[in-house]
Amino acid sequence: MTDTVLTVEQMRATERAAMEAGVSEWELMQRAGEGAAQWIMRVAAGRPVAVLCGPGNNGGDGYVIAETLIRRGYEVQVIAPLEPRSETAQQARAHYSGAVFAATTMREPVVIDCLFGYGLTRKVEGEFAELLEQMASSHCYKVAIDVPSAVESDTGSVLGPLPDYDLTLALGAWKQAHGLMPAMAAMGERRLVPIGLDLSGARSALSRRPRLTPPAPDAHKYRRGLLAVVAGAMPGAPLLAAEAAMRAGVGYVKLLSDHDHFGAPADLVIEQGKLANTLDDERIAAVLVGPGLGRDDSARERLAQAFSCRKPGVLDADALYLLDPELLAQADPGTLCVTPHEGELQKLCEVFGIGDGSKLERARRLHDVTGMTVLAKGPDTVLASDVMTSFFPRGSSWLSVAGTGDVLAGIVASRLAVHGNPHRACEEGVWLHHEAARLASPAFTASGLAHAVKPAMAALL
Ligand SMILES: NC(=O)C1=CN([C@@H]2O[C@H](COP(=O)(O)OP(=O)(O)OC[C@H]3O[C@@H](n4cnc5c(N)ncnc54)[C@H](OP(=O)(O)O)[C@@H]3O)[C@@H](O)[C@H]2O)[C@@H](O)CC1
Ligand SMILES: [K+]
Repeated sequence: MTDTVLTVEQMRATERAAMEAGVSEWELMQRAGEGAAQWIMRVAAGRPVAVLCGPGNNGGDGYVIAETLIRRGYEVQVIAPLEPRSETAQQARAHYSGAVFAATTMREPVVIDCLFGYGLTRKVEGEFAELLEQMASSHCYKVAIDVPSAVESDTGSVLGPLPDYDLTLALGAWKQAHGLMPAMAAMGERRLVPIGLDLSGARSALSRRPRLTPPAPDAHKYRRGLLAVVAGAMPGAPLLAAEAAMRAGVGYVKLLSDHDHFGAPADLVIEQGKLANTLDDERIAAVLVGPGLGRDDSARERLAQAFSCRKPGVLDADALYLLDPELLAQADPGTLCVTPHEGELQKLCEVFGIGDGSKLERARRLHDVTGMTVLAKGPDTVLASDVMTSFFPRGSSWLSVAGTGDVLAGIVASRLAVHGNPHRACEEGVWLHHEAARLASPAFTASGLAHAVKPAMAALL
């Protein structure tokens, strides 16, 4: 799978398996270095190139890249503060026919960072840090090989100077850092250089832009999905979620609310009255509960009633503060999506006895412990389910405004009502949300975002 994401441990195991199957480390390095050089030649377009080489195999890739460029007639300078330590990198160094400088001022318009890859184990200091600082302050075109050298591959955390790269070339498979902040923000365009590894059986991937489908030829409003949005104490948030849901593919949205929604569109059906009665409708395909629900006893009662109809559901906002093992026991967790931001994720982790860890680790544990599909949203969104773990490209930073979470919940619930698949609904939800933000930017409000879900749908059809 070309979108596969591997941890360092999985990467090393996969490379070992390739070697046991008869492909040498040298051959893998050739494939990686030559593949990366193809991309570099496209962006360098004949201009001189500097390659920064570290002591490990990431540096080894650098020597292969440099030699490939020299053979294509490029003017190349390698800067390597230390001689290679690994055997394969030494072999690459020996095959490199150009000059190597221990330290020099880099004046080339294109600079390739091969100081450290997934073998980074500690803070980047001394001459390595100085080179990265020099690169950061230069106006050159910046390429990171595998990962930016100051980035820890499994966590995306930053252990030294981090230039703003134009291009990051992942080797063999994506690493978790390619989908995690703060690393992801500095990577520029991200591309994969395949090196022939067997990636079957992997359980994590970068999410691929989905292709949505129009309604079936024989569709009618119920077959396209009836979504019930359960409102509560506050009228605004569920209305916003319902407005987004109406534009994300579902055939019918009902807002179950006792408020007077004077500004609501005429095409949104609002039902007042006893929730148990309004939810007692076999045609309901999915339920959204949480935005504007409130956190008191009557909100808890409404959440319990939403569970009692045992339909696929999306829980967001206040529902995530109310949820506990006792309430969840009344639901079918395999059909539920939760869409927590960091604060809500922390609350859920406390209640379900999940200890500390990165956002990714906690999202996975929460899924393992509860069985729910967990969409941990934020600048780096991760999705944990029994299908796999998915990472996403970065969305617009304009999404950092009140109400965008309600819009996301509405979109995910709409998609869930359309097809009933929690993982797919969350993936489609994130892509539609990002696309809507792109179309509505800059400085949109949440209601502007909800309206932009319609052109976002058109873009993903
Ligand atoms: N294996 C394969 O088949 C293939 C692997 N490939 C490539 O290999 C890369 C991984 O290679 P790698 O494991 O050699 O690690 P790498 O990232 O080069 O660094 C390790 C070296 O750096 C050192 N070091 C670490 N941190 C440091 C610090 N802060 N400051 C100073 N030194 C530090 C560390 O020293 P040590 O910790 O041992 O003292 C060691 O010497 C991978 O990202 C990809 O590019 C491709 O060619 C495809 C085939
Ligand atoms: K690197």
